[in-house]
Amino acid sequence: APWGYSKENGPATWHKDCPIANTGVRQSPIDLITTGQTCAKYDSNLKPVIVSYPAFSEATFLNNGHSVQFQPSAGNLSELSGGPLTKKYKFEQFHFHWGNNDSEGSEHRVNGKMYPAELHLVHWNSESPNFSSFQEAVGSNDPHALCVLGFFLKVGAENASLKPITDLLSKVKNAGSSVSFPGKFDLKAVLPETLTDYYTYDGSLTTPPLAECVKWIVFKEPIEVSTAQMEAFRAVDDGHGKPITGNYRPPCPLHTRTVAASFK
Ligand SMILES: NS(=O)(=O)c1nc2c(F)c(F)c(F)c(F)c2s1
Ligand SMILES: [Zn+2]
Repeated sequence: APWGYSKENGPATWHKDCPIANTGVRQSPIDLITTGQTCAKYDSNLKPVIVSYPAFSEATFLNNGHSVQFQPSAGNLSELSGGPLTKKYKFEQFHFHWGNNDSEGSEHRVNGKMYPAELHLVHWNSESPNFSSFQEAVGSNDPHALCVLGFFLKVGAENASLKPITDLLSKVKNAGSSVSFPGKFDLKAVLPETLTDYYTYDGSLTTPPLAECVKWIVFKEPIEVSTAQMEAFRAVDDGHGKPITGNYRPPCPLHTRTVAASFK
């Protein structure tokens, strides 16, 4: 049976098809601890993250049964650089993880605290000699083939920039359904202006194949969305006639990894 988030096919069962789930030493997500022994360490060399996201004009919005994902057509020129990165990365897709109530849903945690949801912006290293597409990057075994930007969502004011996305959720209620995104979408407007305060560490994809090829950058400042916008995620179906309930993986052991923080 394909993997999912229910008792029968959830994170505790993924090791059966994906042994790295239990044997990997750089798995994601993790609990971002800010005080004590294994806490995130301030690194003054960490620069602001730089994104160049021209408004997308052509994209597909898909419910794949375990998340909803926004994927622009191949021609998109959106790029990422700066922060802890030494190369330029190309934007691939963004998607979300959420819970069935406001006290759970994010994949990363901060001192054990979960946010109601987490937005992932997925990118791949476009300057590597070893691969020239996202799929090749995922399979490359390169420790930084991918870079995923994580943003926590918290409940507050309605997020006008994300409204075009949350308004579309009802159109992809059924698993496997997709719509072509109408008009332009300005992802830059969704993000905080300054991308200076973040945690960064070496990790993995948080869903099978759980490849350990991701440079993670998780921003400190959450993005606000309204209760109605959060509820819209909870009405998306998983393909078995039930809403996707809590499509988040629990935190994984840090092992010998350290987490760097770009802020004090
Ligand atoms: N949640 S995540 O770590 O950002 C993340 N996982 C995956 C994944 F497993 C895939 F197979 C894939 F094609 C992705 F684009 C992502 S993106
Ligand atoms: Zn994700």
